[in-house]
Amino acid sequence: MSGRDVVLVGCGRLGSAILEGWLKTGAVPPERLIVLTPSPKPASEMARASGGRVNPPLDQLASAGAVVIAVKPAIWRAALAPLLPHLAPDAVMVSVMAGVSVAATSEGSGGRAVVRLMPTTAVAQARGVAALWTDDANAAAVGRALFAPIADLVELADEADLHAATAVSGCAPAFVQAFVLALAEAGAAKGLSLDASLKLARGALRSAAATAETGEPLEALIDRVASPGGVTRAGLDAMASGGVSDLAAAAVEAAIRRSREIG
Ligand SMILES: NC(=O)C1=CN([C@@H]2O[C@H](COP(=O)(O)OP(=O)(O)OC[C@H]3O[C@@H](n4cnc5c(N)ncnc54)[C@H](OP(=O)(O)O)[C@@H]3O)[C@@H](O)[C@H]2O)C=CC1
Ligand SMILES: O=C(O)[C@@H]1CCC=N1
Repeated sequence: MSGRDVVLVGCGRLGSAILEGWLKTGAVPPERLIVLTPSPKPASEMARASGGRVNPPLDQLASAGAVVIAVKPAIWRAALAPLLPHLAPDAVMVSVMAGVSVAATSEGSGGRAVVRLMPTTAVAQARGVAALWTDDANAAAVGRALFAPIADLVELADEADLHAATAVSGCAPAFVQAFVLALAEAGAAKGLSLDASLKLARGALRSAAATAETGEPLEALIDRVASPGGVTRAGLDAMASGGVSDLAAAAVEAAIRRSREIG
């Protein structure tokens, strides 16, 4: 893939985040970037200003070594169809779509090799995490080259694991943020102004993320905050008896079910 162009199909929430990450890190030099987007987006305009091509004539796709599919699972076939006649037979399809299998993606892209990734939108800050699966060694190398600079990669042993990986990575920032919002609202219900409570809760989220980045086990991090017999332990016990594990399991189960339906 070295030296070949990279096509990004879709510049929505995740496509823009990927593009921002590449521009920030230089993982894909702007002059090698081709962005296909029905409407201009801040990230696509940033790519254009840096020398990337936005919606160029489709014959420019001939030199692409990779095509990142970042559109909704419901429309990917229609989005890809007009591009296929212009792509080299060895262009690797890089799918970040939830639910859509390698076999279906390959079948819908003229039998080309496919790698699937499930990233978080923190790829924009080059601090994402992404699960990766493929059955093709060259496609794996392409997926790593594009995403290792913007995310920690977790390579899965089995494609079926991508459903659970989607729940625990792609979706999970929203699950964590929903919990933090609920904490802030609970603080406000106990007399804090909502502004103050939100600021404290967001700071707690940032603090949790910063300590988690040390790589220490989560149990050790929890123990460092929770003094025996102290205030945190009382809250953690209330969370356990309120079913926090069941709640997490329900969120993961529902996300897996939806991911399977989409596929
Ligand atoms: N959001 C997330 O956190 C994550 C998303 N994903 C996956 O990423 C994919 C995109 O999701 P998300 O970014 O949230 O969705 P968005 O709806 O935000 O983005 C999809 C984009 O596709 C564009 N689009 C529509 N038709 C075409 C076309 N023919 N050619 C090029 N672009 C087109 C739309 O353009 P326009 O805006 O101009 O209509 C839109 O901006 C999904 O498959 C999802 O499963 C995976 C992990 C995380
Ligand atoms: O909600 C979704 O369908 C996508 C997939 C993972 C995160 N966002």
